[in-house]
Amino acid sequence: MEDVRASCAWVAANSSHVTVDYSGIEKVTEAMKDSIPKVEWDFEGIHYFDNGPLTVQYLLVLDALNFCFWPDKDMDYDHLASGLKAALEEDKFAFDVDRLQKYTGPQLRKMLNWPRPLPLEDERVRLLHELGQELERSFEGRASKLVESCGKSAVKLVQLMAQHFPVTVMIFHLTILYDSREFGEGFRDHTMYKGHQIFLYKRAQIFAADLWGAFKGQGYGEFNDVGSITMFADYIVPGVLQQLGVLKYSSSLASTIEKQCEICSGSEEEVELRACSVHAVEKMRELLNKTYGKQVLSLELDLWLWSVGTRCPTLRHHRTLSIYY
Ligand SMILES: Nc1nc2c(c(CN[C@H]3C=C[C@H](O)[C@@H]3O)cn2[C@@H]2O[C@H](COP(=O)(O)O)[C@@H](O)[C@H]2O)c(=O)[nH]1
Repeated sequence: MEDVRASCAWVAANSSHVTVDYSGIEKVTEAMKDSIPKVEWDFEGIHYFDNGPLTVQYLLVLDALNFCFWPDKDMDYDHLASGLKAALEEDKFAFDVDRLQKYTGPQLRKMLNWPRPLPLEDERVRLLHELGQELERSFEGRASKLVESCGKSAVKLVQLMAQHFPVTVMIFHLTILYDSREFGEGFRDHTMYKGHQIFLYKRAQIFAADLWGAFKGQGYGEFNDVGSITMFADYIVPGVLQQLGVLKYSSSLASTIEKQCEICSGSEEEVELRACSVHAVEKMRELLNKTYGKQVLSLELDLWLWSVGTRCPTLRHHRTLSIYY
């Protein structure tokens, strides 16, 4: 995740539309110094948990689909988490890899008990198929095997996920030996910005954090380097950071968000919103540690900020059609 930290710091230093306001960070951390808000993982009580490998399978399916809810004003993350939980409680084979590879849009809708097409439904279906295919090919069909092969390192887990999803398929021809083809981008959440490659890895990192939270840092959730995980660059936390005065937007960006106009995936504005959020949370964490001697993880700050955002009905967030968040 050093690539995430370094590339997001580069964006913050070269940004045109979003500024990280260090005096805002000082104010927020000063207010937090005596008691850093702790938010329990699953504070909503919506996730499946049985303390075993099926929970790992559930979390991986969840995070494969954990993006872009806003196009349907009635849908949010809770529907996905609780819908998948209900599906698994009804049928414990629902996330077996052969099933994952066959789901259709209408079946996924039915599983989530959603009356109309899901936002980016085709992408969700494609990513589920990809997940099933690669789990079958490389991990004996089990997400727990993927986690076991990371040797208690969250960094390694994120690397493995970026390496394996999307699937690289070797296509054999009679005339040439083989041709290697990749489909989609899966968990490879990175982009180009002003000629630099920027890494964010939101869904892969959130999977590691979900394991850590669900298993309380034990068993499948034990990572020796959990502090390497950065915040998860989504569309809620940037809005919260802006409300707190930690991020400042240019007037044109502020008005685009206020008017709820869409922002293109990969545009300077979009990359800056995400990368400056990562950088700002890193600075908050550093300041809490250096100035006030408080040890806190970026993922803990993230969960607090995210829970604030989801409880704020007036929060205006940026709107980007994206499979990454
Ligand atoms: N930064 C950050 N972003 C997060 C989460 C989570 C859920 N984490 C769970 C893990 C344990 C907890 O108990 C949480 O339940 C979802 N998201 C993102 O939010 C957006 C959806 O928002 P809305 O449309 O309002 O539901 C979408 O981009 C989604 O990917 C998080 O923790 N941090």
